[in-house]
Amino acid sequence: MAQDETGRNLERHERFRGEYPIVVEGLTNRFGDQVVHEDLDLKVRRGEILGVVGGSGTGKSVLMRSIIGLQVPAEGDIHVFGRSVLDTDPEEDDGIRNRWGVLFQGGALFSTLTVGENVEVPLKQFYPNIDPRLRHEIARYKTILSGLPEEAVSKYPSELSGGMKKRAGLARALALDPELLFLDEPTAGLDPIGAAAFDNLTRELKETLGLTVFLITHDLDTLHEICDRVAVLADRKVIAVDTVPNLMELDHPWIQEYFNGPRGRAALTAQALDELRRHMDKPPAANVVKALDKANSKKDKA
Ligand SMILES: Nc1ncnc2c1ncn2[C@@H]1O[C@H](COP(=O)(O)OP(=O)(O)OP(=O)(O)O)[C@@H](O)[C@H]1O
Repeated sequence: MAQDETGRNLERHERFRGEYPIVVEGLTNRFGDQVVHEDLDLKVRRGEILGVVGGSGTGKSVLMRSIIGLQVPAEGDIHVFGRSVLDTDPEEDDGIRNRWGVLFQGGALFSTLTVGENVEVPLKQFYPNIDPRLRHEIARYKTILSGLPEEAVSKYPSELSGGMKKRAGLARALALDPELLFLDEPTAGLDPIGAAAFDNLTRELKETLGLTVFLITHDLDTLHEICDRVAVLADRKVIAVDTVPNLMELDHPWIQEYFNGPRGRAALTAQALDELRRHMDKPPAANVVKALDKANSKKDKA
């Protein structure tokens, strides 16, 4: 079972109240001679969207797979909800595994199952005795919650666009009402409008369902728009975890190139404009405009 910060087992209806639902300590992963992680530490705060970035091959997906128990590390320990994932049999321990949902790169949907049937897979696995009518109803609800039309429930993955497949994968990840959501490059391959819509959905779900989100991405807009903090993987470690503005101050060549390069600056400008538009009609912005008008009219009179 998952545990609270004092080591007490949590009942299924209880949510984790500790500060860090994910704690990675001294993680080392190797494939033959290749060392992907070495003595890597990371703590993910409850209720945050943590973006995970790093150059290609720096081990973002391997880190995620280690946390969800699909990759056994050479060294180190990983605690999820206060419990070591290395001590648990991933096939048997329901107490942790049914408290997270995963959207793998590309969606990883079963092509021979409809969207609804895909969403039902984890429900059947973890709650085999659930009434089939209730299971269909939960799958339908999760599909709609993920922003798909109701008709999508009976469609096969081959009948869906790339963006719809991602949403179907998200519906499956949400099937068990998880507290933790893992997203591996959710906006890769989406057009900018589809990517922005997916970002908004992620933010809304985090806020309404109280999720903690571990989000691997290369998408600078996503980092600026929805991530509370960002962890940077380089040199086999997490070299920094901070807000984007704070990371931009750091004097590391990859961080500077990534956030302050032309694409990073374009994303920042887009976010600033977006923010301005969002607040255009709200009091702070309106007050600034009023104050400026007042100051200008005084200047004119003088
Ligand atoms: N099962 C495996 N066997 C051997 N090597 C692996 C395995 N899984 C990952 N690797 C290697 O580990 C390194 C990190 O892979 P990973 O997929 O985590 O990178 P990433 O940071 O997610 O990259 P990208 O941004 O390109 O998706 C790569 O060099 C990869 O080839």
